[in-house]
Amino acid sequence: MTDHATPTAPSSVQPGLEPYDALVLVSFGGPEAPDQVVPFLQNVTRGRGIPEERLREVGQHYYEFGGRSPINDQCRALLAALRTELDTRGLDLPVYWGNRNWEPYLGDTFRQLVADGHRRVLAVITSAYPSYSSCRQYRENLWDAVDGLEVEVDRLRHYSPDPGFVAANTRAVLAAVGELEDPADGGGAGGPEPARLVFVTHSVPTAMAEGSGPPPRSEAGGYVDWHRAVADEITRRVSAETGREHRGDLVFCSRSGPPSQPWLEPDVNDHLRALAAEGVTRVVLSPIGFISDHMEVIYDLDTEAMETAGELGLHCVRAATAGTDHDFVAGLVDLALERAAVARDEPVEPVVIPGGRVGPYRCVPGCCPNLRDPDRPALCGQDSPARAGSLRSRRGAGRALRGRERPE
Ligand SMILES: CC1=C(CCC(=O)O)c2cc3nc(cc4[nH]c(cc5[nH]c(cc1n2)c(C)c5CCC(=O)O)c(CCC(=O)O)c4C)C(CCC(=O)O)=C3C
Ligand SMILES: [Fe+2]
Repeated sequence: MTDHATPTAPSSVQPGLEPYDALVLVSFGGPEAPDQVVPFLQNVTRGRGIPEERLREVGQHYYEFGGRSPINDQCRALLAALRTELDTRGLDLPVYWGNRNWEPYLGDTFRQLVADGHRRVLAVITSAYPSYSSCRQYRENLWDAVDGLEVEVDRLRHYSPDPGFVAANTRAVLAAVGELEDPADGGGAGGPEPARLVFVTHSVPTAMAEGSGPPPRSEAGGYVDWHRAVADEITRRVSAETGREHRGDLVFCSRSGPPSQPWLEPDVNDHLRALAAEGVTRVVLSPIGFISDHMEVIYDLDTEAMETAGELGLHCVRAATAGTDHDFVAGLVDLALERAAVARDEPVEPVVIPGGRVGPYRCVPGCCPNLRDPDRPALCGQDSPARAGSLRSRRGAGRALRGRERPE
């Protein structure tokens, strides 16, 4: 496919990101005022069987922060950082923003960008790992958002193993270790033991975890495997930097389903109790499952887990999330350039951390399945149905199966 490589594109399109004519940041969304909390929660949980009790509890977390989720402001900050990085590289295509569960809604965003003349868009999803909740569900919402519109959407491959994302998190963990090792805190380089690194991500039902990610995957599934790869690499890098043998654990937060349903464990609070019982005194919490300080981070970690740590007498510091760290943002732009080269059928040399995997440019058939509604259509998959009137259906569906678009 060379039609996009010829210089016939509008002058606003820089060669680097051809064939794309716009980027779109795709996020979860969150309420920004108290009267938005209940409608937001209804959007998130419609048909998902979350107990009433849990919903009231989570609503309370939002009210404690003035009814305002931090996530939208973090998206605005990321949009600004992406703009700066794109400008620095002379890439002047526009960056839009749409959410799954709150304004600006993805559907409105896509109607706008199509009205503005865009036809081929690259999505940056604010979730770094494969699983139904963190990947396919976004792709299903993208499918709905483009309904009736003549626009094609591709996405970045999963970026958790990207050197930029891992560098940002490693730096944050080192800073947190530095705080703990401050002799004023009873630690110091000669302290009793190197700080324990506790990596935290969002729990999901084990049934969801097991089918997540492209094969091959462990019994635990790709969601866990991909987190372990990041946790292990950060642990190695931090140990190399401090000259001490840190141990790193992967734990979970924000469980929500009914108690009868198994979710990934251990819960971060239970794990802190186990560590205290083992005699551990110093802990760094690193929320590698979140790219910015979402409600799960500021409530479930900074409020709840910190309270648990306090009761246990643990010295505990929460490491920063990637946020707008320059390495992270530059890594996203590198991945956008890589994805554009793939779309142009040019060779690419993907880079990932040791132990990490190069995710598929289009999700492989059946990965991260929707267990409730297996046939629900989703965009950006090798098994995405052809869309009536879309550019891709006219060019032929065979494109989705080309060799270089298979995983790895
Ligand atoms: C894997 C994962 C991510 C990480 C990937 C990603 O970033 O997408 C994530 C992110 C987020 N989850 C968020 C909020 C919520 N998630 C809920 C419920 C659920 N999450 C799940 C999984 C995940 N969720 C699951 C399996 C459920 C059960 C219901 C279902 O099967 O779908 C509920 C319902 C109440 C509750 O039960 O907690 C809320 C309010 C917010 C916004 C935070 C803010 O406002 O800052 C964000 C970024
Ligand atoms: Fe969630």
